[in-house]
Amino acid sequence: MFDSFIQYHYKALLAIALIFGALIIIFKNRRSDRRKPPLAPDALPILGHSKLFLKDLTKLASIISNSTNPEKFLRFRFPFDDLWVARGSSHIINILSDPKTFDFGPMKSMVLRRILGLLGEVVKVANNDDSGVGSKPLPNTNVPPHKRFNYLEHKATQDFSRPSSHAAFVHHFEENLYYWVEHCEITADAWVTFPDLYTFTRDVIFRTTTDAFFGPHLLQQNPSLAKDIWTFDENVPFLAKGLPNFLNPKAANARTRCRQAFKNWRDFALKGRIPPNELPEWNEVSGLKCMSLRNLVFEQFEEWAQDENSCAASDFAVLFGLTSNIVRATFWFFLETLQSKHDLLPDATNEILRATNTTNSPEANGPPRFTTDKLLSMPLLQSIYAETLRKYVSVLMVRQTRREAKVGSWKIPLGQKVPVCNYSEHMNEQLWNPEGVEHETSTGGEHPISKFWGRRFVRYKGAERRSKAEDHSKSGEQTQATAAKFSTEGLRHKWFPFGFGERICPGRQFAKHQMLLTFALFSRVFDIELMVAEGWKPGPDIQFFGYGIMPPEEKTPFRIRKRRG
Ligand code: HEM
Repeated sequence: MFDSFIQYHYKALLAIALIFGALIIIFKNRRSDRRKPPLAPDALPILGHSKLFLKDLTKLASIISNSTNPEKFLRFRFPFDDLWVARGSSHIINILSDPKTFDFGPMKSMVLRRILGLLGEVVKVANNDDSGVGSKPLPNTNVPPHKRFNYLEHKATQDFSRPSSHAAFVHHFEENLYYWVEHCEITADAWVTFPDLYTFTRDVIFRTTTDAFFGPHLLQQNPSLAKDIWTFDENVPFLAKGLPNFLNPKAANARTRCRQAFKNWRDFALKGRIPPNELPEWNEVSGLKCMSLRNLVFEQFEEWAQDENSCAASDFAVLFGLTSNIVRATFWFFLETLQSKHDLLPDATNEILRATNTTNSPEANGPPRFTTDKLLSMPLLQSIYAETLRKYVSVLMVRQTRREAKVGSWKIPLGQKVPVCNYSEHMNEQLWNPEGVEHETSTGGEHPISKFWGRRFVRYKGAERRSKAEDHSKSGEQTQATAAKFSTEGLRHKWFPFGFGERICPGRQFAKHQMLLTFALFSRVFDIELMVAEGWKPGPDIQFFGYGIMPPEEKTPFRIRKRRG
């Protein structure tokens, strides 16, 4: 009889159980909410902010950056978890510069499992190592020195930012870029039209940078990698959600092909070729030393050594980290400067001319060479670069408490995820224009942060004011170059496109060098005309909010030809 009661009323019982479960979640949340930061707007019952994170990223971006009190945490709720997004310099400094308390581990684990698709023992090796990435292990760890996987892998990867390795890297990048410019099919005889400036810059930067880092064989042996990596790149937001592959087979298939390309390359380039102690900074077969050093670390850990798929996927992640952000940033740099024909472009061109090396060109008729130090220290070019990153970057840097912590007046429980997002500070009007956008201030009062302003980071010495210099440039006179200075002084905690603290991006020097050199060389060698209305710009594709520099959401057609002489 009891059985038949259940049989006839199971739907009603199920509904009651669900309502009960939901009520328990609601009451539990309400009770513990009292000691938590204020809830961000737009939370739904039970689902919390899931919809906002999955579907309404424009609104999420605006909630994160709008705040009358930027020193507050903002809490986003999910059915089984909370995120406390930290804002304001003191909270952010506290979190990003204290790896003893705020752990990067969960972020790494998410990247390994969801984005790279790694499973099993190799992930455990990284997860079980709680000793951090500093040369000194974190307190309370029992991991012996030779088992510190995260530290050893981190150290080997970062080898590319060592000064002599960096020099080898930029040297090969420059040579590749010059080779491309000299041998491309664009001539001075006729304009060539391209459908999209983004894919154009992407293809040039990807090849020249990849060959410089890994040597030329990776792309020669695996020509489809140049296509597969961008399919993967477009699908990173999907993969990061950890949804089943069958919902988007394209994403997982592209990832598998990229991994296979790296398996081929590793077999050819890393296996027993050059003894590690004889490795030069760069060699034709395996590129920069760091890839071989990483391989030595994999060989030291049985779980990794026996899992070639995982080693290949991890190496592929280096290529992805190397190229994804710089490609997007270079596109925005080009677009913003070219669209500012009467203001930024003439002054930027003037700086490029001043940094052109007139004495030391290897070939009399070859493309111009530049004095690197001079080019990289030009005030306006640096300011355009800094403003490009300010406006278009959004990285959600997730950390999790290793123990109970105190930040400001908040007690943060053990295991709490506390992300920091550079977009929240880069796009906070109050931080950049505290006196309001109607008043002109030395930090750019009349230039709201929603608008690109290429001179935001230029300071003018003495009494000479930015506005005066701007008026000069508008009326055709040259800005007093000696008076102008690029500065991010005092901005450290509201401008941090590369993060900071222990995990600061090791590719930041290369990113700047690559962007400025590419723009300088292209603007000396080519005429480039955007084929869009004056002032038109695509918006950033907000689907990529949280994952780095956002790509454009529309195409920008343009035409290009070589300059005569
Ligand atoms: C405009 C370009 C770039 C931007 C905006 C950028 C941004 C960032 C940020 C914000 C982080 C820190 C993440 C965190 O703290 O959670 C990071 C880490 C990292 N970036 Fe970049 N990046 C750029 C270019 C590059 C380049 C060219 C490379 C070269 C390989 C690179 C390699 C890395 C690596 C390996 C890490 C991890 C560092 C670690 O584990 O400690 N990035 N990047």
